[in-house]
Amino acid sequence: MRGIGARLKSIFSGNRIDDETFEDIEDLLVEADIGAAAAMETVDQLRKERGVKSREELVLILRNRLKAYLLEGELALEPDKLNVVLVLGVNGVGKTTSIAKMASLLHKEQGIEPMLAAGDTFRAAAIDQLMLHGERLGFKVVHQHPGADPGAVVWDAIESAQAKGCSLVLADTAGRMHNKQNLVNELKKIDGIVQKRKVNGAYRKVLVIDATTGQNGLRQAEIFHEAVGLDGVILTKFDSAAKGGIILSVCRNLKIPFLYLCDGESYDSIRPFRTDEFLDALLAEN
Ligand SMILES: Nc1nc2c(ncn2[C@@H]2O[C@H](COP(=O)(O)OP(=O)(O)OP(=O)(O)O)[C@@H](O)[C@H]2O)c(=O)[nH]1
Repeated sequence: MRGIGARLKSIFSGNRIDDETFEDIEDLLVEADIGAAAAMETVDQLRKERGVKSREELVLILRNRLKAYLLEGELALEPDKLNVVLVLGVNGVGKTTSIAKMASLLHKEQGIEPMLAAGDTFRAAAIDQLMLHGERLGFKVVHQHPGADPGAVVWDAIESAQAKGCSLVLADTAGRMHNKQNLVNELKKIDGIVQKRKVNGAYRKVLVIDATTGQNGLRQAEIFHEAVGLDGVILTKFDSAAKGGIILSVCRNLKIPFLYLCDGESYDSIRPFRTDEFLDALLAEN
């Protein structure tokens, strides 16, 4: 991702701060996907700042304003218990890849042997893809045939994890159905099944958003949050030209924390979301 710092610098050329400066900052923030409402709110706050003399001072105030929106979270799994993470998101955002990355990271950093559940039974290719990741990483994948009941797959995975003393089930889900209502109903059903199992560890519902989809990501988050209630978000394709302002938009509007940033296709291109690192990248002058 390329930061907005160079554009910010050019807005301030001459070091004069006037109405036009604020309008330009607002446009820049909207272009960076932070959303029109958040951009307007931020710039309104900037306008109220008295006695700002330099560009550096204004950028610092802007950074602090943006930081106030951001929420940084953890999966916070419970050790030695059975935890379930349901991974949600529309088609193609990078759900399956993110599951593999998370599995690999949690294994490396916390010694967890996750069990993967191929809950996207809507697409045969999604099952194959998860099985391939499982094979490459050496993790067991619970799966059924395409078209099988995803709730049954997740149920089996929990059962199998309990039997093997495994502490984490990472479950894939479908991102597309015949229509939105079908998808929402299906997700509610899977959620109900996990709730019914009453696992003794944490149960987290995590949404994957693709940075390149811009403000559409906020709409996706609203739909999934309303359907099952989200605990956190993973942003993928941060290696694209997208500025990732969608993070600010989702945090501000839905108060859901971001957990991870993904920036590539390899298993190790995932890292915990950190507000300062994100703001450094967003405001970078490169
Ligand atoms: N550059 C880049 N590509 C990514 C990233 N995450 C995923 N991808 C790619 O995005 C494409 C879609 O990823 P999938 O994991 O198949 O997405 P999905 O959400 O599971 O999609 P479906 O299986 O179609 O539902 C793949 O080509 C991934 O390699 C990322 O952080 N950066």
